Amino acid sequence: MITLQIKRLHKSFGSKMILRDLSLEYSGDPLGISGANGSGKSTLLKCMGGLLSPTRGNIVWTDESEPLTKEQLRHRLGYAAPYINLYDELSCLENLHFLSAVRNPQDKASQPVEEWIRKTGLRAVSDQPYGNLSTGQQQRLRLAAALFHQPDILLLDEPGSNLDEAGKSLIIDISQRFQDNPSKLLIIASNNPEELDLCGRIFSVEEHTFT
Ligand SMILES: Nc1ncnc2c1ncn2[C@@H]1O[C@H](COP(=O)(O)OP(=O)(O)OP(=O)(O)O)[C@@H](O)[C@H]1O
Repeated sequence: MITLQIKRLHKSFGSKMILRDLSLEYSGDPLGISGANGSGKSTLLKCMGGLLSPTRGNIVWTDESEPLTKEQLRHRLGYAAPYINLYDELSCLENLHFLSAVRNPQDKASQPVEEWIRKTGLRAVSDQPYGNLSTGQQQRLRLAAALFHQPDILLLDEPGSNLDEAGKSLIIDISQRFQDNPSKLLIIASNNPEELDLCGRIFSVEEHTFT
């Protein structure tokens, strides 16, 4: 079972403190991170995913009580967010093939990237450059890029943004898969109630409380 432990996390940008003395321990059902615009949801997710270093405090991911190293976390983590971009000039398929080549050989669980192009409904545009896709299609490819290596930990920041109904069903499907698999953990940062409804528990980044 994957567990996230955050102890006394502080995160500042210059003199601006965004996260102050935040602690939590969590494993189990998908976890939602809620909070108003600018409250620090993305900052918290970036710290969880190793994109940002805490100013103070620490974040430890464990599997069956064994702490994951940075390298293990990199291989077992998927992360999709509006600020994680792919290569504009590469096609959908080329982007995924590139990521697959960078990730292998450690990621034995990786599924063929073509399968993820199909699952995310991008077959018709698979040869189009990422930069030429619509914002919703780009979001679908970001999801495919976060998922093809079958991560045990999945961090999604506002996953439904710009997605149509079929795209939103994809998010529901993804959350269901994580819900059904106790050895995996999904965390969704969002202020969209529909997305937070997909989560078993919700952590307020403002109140530091679970509901
Ligand atoms: N690199 C940075 N440098 C300076 N300030 C930053 C940086 N990144 C984020 N911030 C500030 O931190 C605060 C929290 O931003 P963050 O993106 O984490 O909020 P959020 O809760 O995800 O917001 P939203 O709901 O609008 O996406 C904001 O005031 C933002 O301006």
